[in-house]
Amino acid sequence: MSKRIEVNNLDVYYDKFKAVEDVSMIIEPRSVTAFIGPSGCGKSTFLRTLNRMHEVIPKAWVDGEVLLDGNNLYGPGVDPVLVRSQVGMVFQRPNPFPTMSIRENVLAGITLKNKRISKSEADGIVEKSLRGANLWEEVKDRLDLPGSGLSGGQQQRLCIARAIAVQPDVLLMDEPCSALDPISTLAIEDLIDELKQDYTIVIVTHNMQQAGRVSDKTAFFNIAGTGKPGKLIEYDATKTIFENPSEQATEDYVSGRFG
Ligand SMILES: Nc1ncnc2c1ncn2[C@@H]1O[C@H](COP(=O)(O)OP(=O)(O)OP(=O)(O)O)[C@@H](O)[C@H]1O
Repeated sequence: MSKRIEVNNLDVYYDKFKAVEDVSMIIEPRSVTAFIGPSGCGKSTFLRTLNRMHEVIPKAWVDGEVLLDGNNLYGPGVDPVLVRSQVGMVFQRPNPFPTMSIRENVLAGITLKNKRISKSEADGIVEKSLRGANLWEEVKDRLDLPGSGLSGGQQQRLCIARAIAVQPDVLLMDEPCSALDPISTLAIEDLIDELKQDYTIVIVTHNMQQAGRVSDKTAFFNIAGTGKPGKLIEYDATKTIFENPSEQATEDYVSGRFG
């Protein structure tokens, strides 16, 4: 549970287009790291390379290394499906499987892996995951109703429950609150704060107040112009990035002067 991520000289391409250039960074376990930067600078692209999710996009490829507790995710013979169960992902729009019940949604990652489990084991996983996602009390009496019947914020917490049910080491979140109202957003932010006891968390956010509230460290990415690759400009403690950054571009961005 909760592993260290080390990225060494990572470039990300869509066919011949280099979208992200030469990123190196270390993300410590049991911490929250926020990725911020203007639209198109490659935050989501880079995030997806941390669990090989970019490989579902035709012609997307990487050059470089991503190590999880020292093991290269891109090493020969490493199974991307296994990588994605160690490094879970929560997306911008809550995406519970619409035809599945709340219970089936939580168990979806486990049943996809063809893992046979007993009814009582499944019940335990469902309760533990929903409790972990702060959703249990709200849904415990309707586990067999469709997940799509929940509110947006509840659906996002259901997706978090689904992600943690497979006991990952890392949770990647790509703008997990952008489709949510302020109350649901705060519920997810509180949850992120609790989850960091057990997981390494990386979150892409456009909301600087959110980065300030939830993250221990912040990475600022930027792009020099259209067609140019995104780059990691500065990576430091969140307080330093917001109050005393080293780079002028970071200061301009966090103070709202561009982006
Ligand atoms: N599937 C794709 N195929 C080709 N190019 C892509 C694809 N997805 C993203 N890109 C390009 O890669 C670059 C980085 O995009 P990305 O979505 O990672 O940026 P971002 O910083 O997450 O932006 P935003 O904040 O708007 O979500 C952009 O030039 C984008 O057009």
